[in-house]
Amino acid sequence: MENYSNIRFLEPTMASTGQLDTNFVTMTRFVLTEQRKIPYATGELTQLLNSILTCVKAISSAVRKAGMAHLFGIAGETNIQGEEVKKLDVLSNDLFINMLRSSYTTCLLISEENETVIEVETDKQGKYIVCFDPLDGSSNIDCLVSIGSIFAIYKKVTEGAPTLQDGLQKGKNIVAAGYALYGSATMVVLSTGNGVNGFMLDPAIGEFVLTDPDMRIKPRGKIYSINEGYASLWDKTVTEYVRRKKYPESGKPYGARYIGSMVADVHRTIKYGGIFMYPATKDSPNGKLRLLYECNPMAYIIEKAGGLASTGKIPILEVVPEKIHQRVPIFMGSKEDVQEILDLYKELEKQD
Ligand SMILES: O=P(O)(O)OC[C@H]1O[C@](O)(COP(=O)(O)O)[C@@H](O)[C@@H]1O
Ligand SMILES: [Mg+2]
Ligand SMILES: [Mg+2]
Repeated sequence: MENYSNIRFLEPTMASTGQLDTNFVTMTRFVLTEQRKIPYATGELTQLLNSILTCVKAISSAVRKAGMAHLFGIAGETNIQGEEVKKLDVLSNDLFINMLRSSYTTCLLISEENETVIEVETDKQGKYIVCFDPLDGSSNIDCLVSIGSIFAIYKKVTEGAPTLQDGLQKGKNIVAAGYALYGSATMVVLSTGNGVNGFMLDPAIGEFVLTDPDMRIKPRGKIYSINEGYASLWDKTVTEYVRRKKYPESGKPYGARYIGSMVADVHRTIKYGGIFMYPATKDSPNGKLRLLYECNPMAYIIEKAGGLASTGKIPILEVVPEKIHQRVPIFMGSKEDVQEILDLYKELEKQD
């Protein structure tokens, strides 16, 4: 990694003196530097990531105004001016599709919001496939709780026109993945395979600036995160694991946190450590979260930050996708916390 130690990371433009820092690291600068290390790199990935950043900036701006839109007419309905207010998730999806299509770097797009794959027009095709959840945590929009966007980028593997096979690759083939979090600030967390880095949107200059270089997840945390409302539907391993977190034989119990936006729950897990779970339940044997555009990209980031991500049986990144909207159970976070539930699965299985 380039040595950025002489560069101030926080508040690039708004240093206490009010002076402009003239050497801050934008995400584009960072990615370009990374790309220069790869022989024969064409710059296409930088171009693709730049188009994703454009989407994120536009969504961030829409999210910040969503409270206002609410005053003038609930999203999806008609406002007092008689204009239709586009729902934030529809708007985010349109942005992703339009920006990625016109980036000349992609050939196939898979979105949570589209039933089938989207093939980019032949004259605009490039070598990348992007799987994305344009707006994650959409049930949190109206109450102004943090939401996000998630993406995973793959290279085309077949010759000629893109096929479904190009879109159904294992997570371990990911070339780059990341997420945007629209929280008290807007942040993009990205890995292009070599560590994980966080970039905060500086509204003063409209740029993503490196604020969290080389993010690492603690080996063990003190927080578990799961929707406890479904406790009666869990299997016995999850039930026993959560019981042990609440009533430990020694030491302090874990704290519980659950936002209900995967991006926000996983971001907290990366920053503070611990475990995030969305397990299988009696009525959803594969859990709720989707493999291609929720679990794989987040698992890739977690693993590149030194954590673990598993279905309970195999690593998320080893799951062979069979369909684009496939769901998988997920346990992800600090290595020791995730390993503990994986060991418990094995132990309780033996007893059966
Ligand atoms: O309400 P539940 O069942 O706990 O589900 C919460 C999960 O659902 C999701 O909101 C699904 O994402 P979408 O908003 O993209 O559909 C995740 O972000 C979150 O982890
Ligand atoms: Mg989602
Ligand atoms: Mg979504």
